[in-house]
Amino acid sequence: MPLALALYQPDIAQNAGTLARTAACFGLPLHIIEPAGFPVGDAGFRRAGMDYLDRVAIRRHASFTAFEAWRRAEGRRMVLCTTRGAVPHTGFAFADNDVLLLGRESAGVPEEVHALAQARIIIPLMADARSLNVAIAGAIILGEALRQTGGFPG
Ligand SMILES: C[S@@+](CC[C@H](N)C(=O)[O-])C[C@H]1O[C@@H](n2cnc3c(N)ncnc32)[C@H](O)[C@@H]1O
Repeated sequence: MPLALALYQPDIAQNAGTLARTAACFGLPLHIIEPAGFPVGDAGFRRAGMDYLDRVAIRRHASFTAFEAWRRAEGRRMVLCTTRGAVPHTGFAFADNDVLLLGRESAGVPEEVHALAQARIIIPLMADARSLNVAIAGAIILGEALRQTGGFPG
């Protein structure tokens, strides 16, 4: 089972489209936890995702509860990528069936999601830097996870 990417109530269609393209390039599924801040078929989402959207398995979950039901049924760990993470991403041992959960641009994830995650990882930044763009954070963490699990194509 390959790694999976998940977006918690994404606000910005272009970021979600960029991550959908990234998932397509590595043959990974993308999960979107609703409500998103943009409609299905948003022009910005399609522009950023381009024709890669035809090649990625995108699953929309109506709520976090529905996402959790899917995740538990698949037996995947929820690895939360968060600016409040305790473990640096390079010091975490990824498994090839982890789902990497990214928070929403405006507010990350709520406390209960934080508490349910099996791991909370952070990309260490300069002390005065608040956070990375969500698509950049996703790419950095996905790169490390793919490297560790031998998941890069070919
Ligand atoms: C713009 S940030 C959210 C900022 C929000 N105010 C917060 O502190 O959670 C959007 C998402 O990108 C990811 N992210 C950004 N910077 C990160 C970092 N340094 N380490 C891990 N994840 C990061 C997280 O998933 C975060 O929820």
